[in-house]
Amino acid sequence: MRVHVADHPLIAHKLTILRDETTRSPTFRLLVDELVTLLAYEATREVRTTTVEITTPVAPTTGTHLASPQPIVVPILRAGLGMLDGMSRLLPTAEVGFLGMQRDEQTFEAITYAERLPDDLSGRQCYVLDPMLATGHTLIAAIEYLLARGAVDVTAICLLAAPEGLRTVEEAIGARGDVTIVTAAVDERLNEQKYIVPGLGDAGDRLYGVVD
Ligand SMILES: O=P(O)(O)OC[C@H]1O[C@H](OP(=O)(O)OP(=O)(O)O)[C@H](O)[C@@H]1O
Ligand SMILES: O=c1cc[nH]c(=O)[nH]1
Ligand SMILES: [Mg+2]
Repeated sequence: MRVHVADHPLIAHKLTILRDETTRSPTFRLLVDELVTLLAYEATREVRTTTVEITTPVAPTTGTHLASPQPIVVPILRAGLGMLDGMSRLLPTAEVGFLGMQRDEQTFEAITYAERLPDDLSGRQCYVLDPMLATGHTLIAAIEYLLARGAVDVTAICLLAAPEGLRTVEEAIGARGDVTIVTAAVDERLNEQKYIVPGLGDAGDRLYGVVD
């Protein structure tokens, strides 16, 4: 498993405003959208391409197109949905599949409550979107789901990751799949409620409001 921490002053600036508890939902959504586009630039470095022959107004030349089949982008509901527009802007021809997952706040296990993805992901590159990698249980469940359907490589784009969660994902997935995690920062630790410290709180609530 590879972990890439995107180290860029614009990412650090936007992330700091995102973390601030006084930042309200409209600004929070805008910043998530901007951050995912910056992270996606890094995360798609190894997207599969093919060469094509085209003619410019001046001369024939060889260029690059995304290879078929196109990658699949998988936002994990609810909070990952806030990252979809920013990702789609960069990869407008990618297919989109959905995984609805919620962390049980007593056991910290991931519960899958919805899925809408092609059954056969053989040979497909998958980009999972979820802003928070805390215990790692949600991401493990998502990666296992995609690998079981034949995905060849999975790149997860997270805004924040906890060191404990990264270790847990590494232990669970190991060499079973080609997995990359791209994140804007690896924070200090998890607290007793398994929230990322310093983190940004509950990403879903900050994007969309508190639900019971
Ligand atoms: O690494 P983990 O410990 O599994 O936690 C991370 C998960 O928790 C949050 O989702 P949440 O369960 O709050 O659902 P929501 O997006 O609907 O708010 C977050 O968006 C991740 O999916
Ligand atoms: O810090 C955390 C941990 C899990 N889910 C969140 O939204 N935030
Ligand atoms: Mg939540």
